[in-house]
Amino acid sequence: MDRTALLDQLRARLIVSCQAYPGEPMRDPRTMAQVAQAAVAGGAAAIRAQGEEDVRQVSSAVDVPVIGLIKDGNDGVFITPTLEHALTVARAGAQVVALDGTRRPRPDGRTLAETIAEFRDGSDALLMADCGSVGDALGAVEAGADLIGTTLAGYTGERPRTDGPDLALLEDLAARLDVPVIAEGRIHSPAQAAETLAAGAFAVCVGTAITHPTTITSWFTEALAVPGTDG
Ligand SMILES: CC(=O)N[C@H](C=O)[C@@H](O)[C@H](O)[C@H](O)COP(=O)(O)O
Repeated sequence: MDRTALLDQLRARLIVSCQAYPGEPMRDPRTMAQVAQAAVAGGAAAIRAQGEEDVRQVSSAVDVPVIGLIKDGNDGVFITPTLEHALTVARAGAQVVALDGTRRPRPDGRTLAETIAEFRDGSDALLMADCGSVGDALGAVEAGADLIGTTLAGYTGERPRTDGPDLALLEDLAARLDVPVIAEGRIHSPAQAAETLAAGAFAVCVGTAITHPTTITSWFTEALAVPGTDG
């Protein structure tokens, strides 16, 4: 699929991130592929999936574009941190590879620009730079990213961790950038998803609020907890 066709499929649409974390009951590529199918049945225009085997199985299970990533660790640069990870994700079938788009040093010593340039030699997949600030996004556009995500806003120390999506960042990015900006991170309701489009997002990616039952359940149990008791 070429870049224009892929972007046309995503414009103003919902991307659903299907991820289970290490040690969790749903941490199984087959399960994630089924969750992805269920999301597509509900209208998801693309799926975001984590892990080489998840990307492979989700790509075979759905007929919408897959945004793939590999998480390595859980702090610092951990979202598709190296060129090798990015190429692995592309080979597993992702049409878009999401990678860390911050200005922090990367574990393989390459800059983001070097990573993107070398990736282009080995793959036609698009690259989504997961950013945490305006500075990251400007750097990622300069480095050649096809898409910018607000994925890391609130997780790198440069932006506050807002309760909902970081709408101020989105508005700023939408006003400054020609590259499509995907709203991602802490979008917990349909109304918030719509707000991100109004703030200038090109498309919206929702994970936890659709595909992470443990967290969703905890929202309910916490709302039911009676103050001053332990239940
Ligand atoms: C910061 C980080 O590690 N974000 C990850 C990136 O792939 C995922 O854990 C998130 O679930 C995803 O970004 C979607 O966000 P939310 O689950 O808030 O809708």
